Amino acid sequence: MALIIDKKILLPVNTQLLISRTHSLLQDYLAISKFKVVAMLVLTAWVGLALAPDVGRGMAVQFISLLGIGLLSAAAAVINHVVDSEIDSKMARTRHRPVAKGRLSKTHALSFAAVIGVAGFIMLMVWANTLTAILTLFALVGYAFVYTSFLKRATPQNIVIGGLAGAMPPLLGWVSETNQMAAAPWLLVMIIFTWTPPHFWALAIARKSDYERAKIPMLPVTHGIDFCKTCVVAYSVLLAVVCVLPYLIGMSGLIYLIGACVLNAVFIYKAVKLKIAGKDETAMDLFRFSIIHLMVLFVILFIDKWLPL
Ligand code: HEM
Ligand SMILES: CC(C)=CCC/C(C)=C/CC/C(C)=C/COP(=O)(O)OP(=O)(O)O
Repeated sequence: MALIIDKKILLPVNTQLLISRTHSLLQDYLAISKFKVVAMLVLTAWVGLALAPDVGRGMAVQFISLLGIGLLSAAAAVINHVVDSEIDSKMARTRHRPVAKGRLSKTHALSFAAVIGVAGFIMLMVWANTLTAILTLFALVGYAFVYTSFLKRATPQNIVIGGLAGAMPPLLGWVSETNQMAAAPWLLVMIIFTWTPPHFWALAIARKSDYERAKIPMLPVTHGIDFCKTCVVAYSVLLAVVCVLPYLIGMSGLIYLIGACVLNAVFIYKAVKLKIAGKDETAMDLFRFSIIHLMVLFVILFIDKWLPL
């Protein structure tokens, strides 16, 4: 029975223990699902869906389609935690992860991935269409198996090739509406595809010793930090060019163009600053900004659709 002292509810010790265990278990499951990354993937899928031609599907069905894409992305992230548990336990950034630490067994994690993955796939089959379900499954296999089990350990171009899986959500959102491929959503895929290398290499520069210890051939480890910084600058410039394409083909208007130019100017400035000044903190600053950049860019794409100039 609960006691009330000084307006505070005092629960029995057993109940308090149960609540705190449930809380940390929930946190562990959210962590292995890469909850924040998945939230961003769903945002980009939502914008792809919103920019697609209106086919009169209801909001509930659209919500379930996005949920399906989110659940399959989370399943991919959980499989990544299982496959990478040994690597994760060698790196300072990742060694406290639930599977690497042994707080969650691989069997539990894989069962969780299976449940949410199957649920997501069924949602897409029933409430979106088969094309979206199959494409999302390809993205899951691309990230969880091709990138994680093979590319990551094989080549410094790992994240360039593997980045395609994480770049797919705008196309998935669009196809969930139209049941058809189109050129326009591929431009949004290209934006994320070009954004991924500077996003990740900025972090890899700051965490080079981690990757060295885990013997993962990330670009700063195989080709040195200076070359990697040059690649970051080159990709930032390429990203700025790719970001103009939605305006040039008439998919987006002036609001988008201005927003994209400002965001990319800051991106290039921070990349050049990293190349010249080059402290770990400058690299982490670019990594954190890359996340804000992509989030704001996609929000602006959405605003531009409803407020065309
Ligand atoms: C192969 C492609 C990618 C690689 C290698 C990569 C790598 C990483 C890494 C290593 C982190 C740090 C995680 C941590 O601190 O534990 C991270 C964070 C993040 N990434 Fe990526 N990323 C990729 C693609 C993407 C994509 C496509 C998105 C979204 C569209 C994304 C969104 C984020 C976000 C939002 C965070 C911050 C997460 C947090 O604060 O917990 N990433 N990424
Ligand atoms: C269905 C679908 C759209 C799937 C895509 C799923 C997904 C979660 C993509 C994000 C890519 C990502 C966070 C890579 C980092 O992996 P890492 O192993 O290099 O980083 P880590 O060391 O932090 O685990």
